[in-house]
Amino acid sequence: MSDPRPVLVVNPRAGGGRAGQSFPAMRRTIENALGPIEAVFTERAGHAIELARDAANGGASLIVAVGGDGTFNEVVNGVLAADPARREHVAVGIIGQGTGGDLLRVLGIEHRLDRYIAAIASGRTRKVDVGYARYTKHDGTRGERYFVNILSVGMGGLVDQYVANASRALGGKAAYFGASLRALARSREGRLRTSLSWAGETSEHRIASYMLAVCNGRYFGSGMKVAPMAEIDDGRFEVVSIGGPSKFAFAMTSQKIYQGEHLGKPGVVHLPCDKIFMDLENEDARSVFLIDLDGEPVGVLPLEIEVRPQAITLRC
Ligand SMILES: Nc1ncnc2c1ncn2[C@@H]1O[C@H](COP(=O)(O)OP(=O)(O)OP(=O)(O)O)[C@@H](O)[C@H]1O
Repeated sequence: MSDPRPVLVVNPRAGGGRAGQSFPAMRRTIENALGPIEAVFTERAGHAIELARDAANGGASLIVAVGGDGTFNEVVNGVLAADPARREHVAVGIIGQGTGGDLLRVLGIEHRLDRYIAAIASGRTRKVDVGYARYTKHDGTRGERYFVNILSVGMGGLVDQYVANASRALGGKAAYFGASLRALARSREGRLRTSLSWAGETSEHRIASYMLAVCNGRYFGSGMKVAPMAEIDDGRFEVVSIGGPSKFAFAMTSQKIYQGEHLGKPGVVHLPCDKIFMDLENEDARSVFLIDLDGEPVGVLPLEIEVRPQAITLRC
């Protein structure tokens, strides 16, 4: 039996709506290179999870996310929600059309259509780890979701909320910068109680933090190199927390993240883990200490995360 057609899951709203506008022209280029494809379009947030799950259960062996980091995250969650007998035969590709582009930085993919197509056509695959997170949703019920790149708590989640409301026309860095200033004004220090496992040993840590990131990949926040040592396929997460005596000190240290020069600075904690539980000791921070999961605001603490080594196959 010949290979089924690649399924492209397209988020027309990604990149401030540019993905929807450019897809018809892009489709001709893609089909010239790859042959006939099947394109399905998201109609709402979360829809790419269902579309990717259904495509995987329906026999697709290659599912390509056309959108930003959020769309890619949803496609990965859809594949991991598919029938276990099916999902191991599915590879996930990417055609980046987003605003921030952190996943592209993590995977070292240049933002050019010909490069995306060449990577997909090459047939090269790569297995990467994902994080499995269980948290509290904003409506108080428990939620669960996989992440591929970074889950952060604290300021990152607040920034997400402001970015989601900002004009995406501003573009990546400008949108994040404006959102970061507003988030900084509202943020509070979280006094975190964490239980962290690494290589069979569990340890308890109290960490005072404005932002703590559990990193599979290296970049978040549109180019901030928060975990320069992170490898996406090594079965381990890097926990990086940034605190400080004041918001001003935190903001100064945060500026160093773009170059990855924050590690070793006062108030910065770095620990490896393959599993982590965390909750807040100070209730006054709970409503502003938000979870950012691959760039999406999903909920609040308490939170548990564990690594699922090599759980997804990428075609990139
Ligand atoms: N048809 C749709 N209408 C409205 N929102 C959608 C639709 N399809 C997907 N979404 C949501 O759009 C959000 C943004 O998508 P995505 O992250 O792919 O693009 P982006 O924000 O431009 O890129 P990046 O996250 O890389 O900056 C996601 O939360 C996703 O769930």
